[in-house]
Amino acid sequence: MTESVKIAVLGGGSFGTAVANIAAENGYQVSQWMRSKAAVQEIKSTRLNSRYMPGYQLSLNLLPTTDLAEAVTGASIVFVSIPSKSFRDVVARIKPFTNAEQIFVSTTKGIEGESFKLMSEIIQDELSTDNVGVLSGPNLAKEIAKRHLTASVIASTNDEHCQLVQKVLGNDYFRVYASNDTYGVELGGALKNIYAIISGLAAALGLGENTKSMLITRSLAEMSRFAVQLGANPMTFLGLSGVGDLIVTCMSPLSRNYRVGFAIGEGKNLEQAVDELGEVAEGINTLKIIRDKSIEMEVYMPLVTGLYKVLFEGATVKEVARGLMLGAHKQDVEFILKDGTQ
Ligand SMILES: NC(=O)C1=CN([C@@H]2O[C@H](COP(=O)(O)OP(=O)(O)OC[C@H]3O[C@@H](n4cnc5c(N)ncnc54)[C@H](OP(=O)(O)O)[C@@H]3O)[C@@H](O)[C@H]2O)C=CC1
Ligand SMILES: O=C(CO)COP(=O)(O)O
Repeated sequence: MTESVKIAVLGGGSFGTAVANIAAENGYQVSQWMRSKAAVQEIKSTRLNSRYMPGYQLSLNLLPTTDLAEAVTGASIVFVSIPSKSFRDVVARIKPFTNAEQIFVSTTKGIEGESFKLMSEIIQDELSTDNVGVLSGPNLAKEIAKRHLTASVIASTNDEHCQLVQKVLGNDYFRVYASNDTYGVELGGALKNIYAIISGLAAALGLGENTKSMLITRSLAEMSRFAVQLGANPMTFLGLSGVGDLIVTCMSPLSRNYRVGFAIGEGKNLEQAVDELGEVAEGINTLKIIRDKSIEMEVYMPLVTGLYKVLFEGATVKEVARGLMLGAHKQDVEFILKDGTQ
């Protein structure tokens, strides 16, 4: 066992399990909290989490539990991998078991609707702590399970906290970079899910590689433009948690958001597409939130607006695509300008 550092992971889904197992394989004692007793039992007896990560053999250092107090008490780092809709609820419940030295790291790529808060801000609200970080990047859980070489970003304003997370998670297949732009890293992770839905839709419609490339590049322009208006550093969007995550999520059928878009492109309605998935696709909720926010902030986001029209207002992809292609002529790379309106 590596030192006596204890790690906690909240969430028994795909990414929570991937993060928990990386740290466990690195020799740390990892307490993974999940609400399903059956899943805890399965991991204890077979070392598998077959619903979310079939075939992924889990380290003996990973200790699953349904007891929040047991998971959180005494952990040096608490990773939170709970979908955004339930994130605040779960974080509020751990408060009695926390202490002032603990570091809390969100891995969740979503936004809270009514408050427009990111998950690290929810942790700050609920736990009254500044020991907060964000882990984000091109990190498909099922590829991590196969030990495909992967890189991620730990973002925090505290360099020592970044270094600790780099040490706990870094190994020969998982490399962790550090960033001080917590807001930009976290916002990028949430925004790219919207564009993955669009890319999945385009793929199902048989659109070509030129189209995919145009969509990804214009998505990067759009998400950077929005984030800069909110105070994020545009350079962050050229890193792993920005363009890196955008590329993987827009290109891979392993992405749940891409799969939702693909199913819609095949003619299914949104409800069918989400039901079939059986896992979280944060992009649907994020789309509604960002569409409203872009109107409020008067930020030009034609891809967000177009997808919203297709999913919620009955527009056809053809109509929306025609509008995008025939819009006023624009400059190419002015997307990071604060007043850019392309
Ligand atoms: N999967 C991936 O490749 C990556 C995912 N992420 C992000 O990580 C976050 C979590 O995703 P992921 O693990 O993949 O999601 P999954 O859909 O795979 O799993 C969600 C997990 O959260 C649990 N959960 C949901 N609601 C609650 C609740 N109210 N209380 C307790 N547990 C709850 C589920 O439990 P139950 O099974 O009991 O319903 C399940 O264990 C998302 O924001 C995602 O964007 C980030 C990087 C990569
Ligand atoms: O964030 C991810 C990869 O970095 C996973 O994306 P999905 O939630 O679309 O599966």
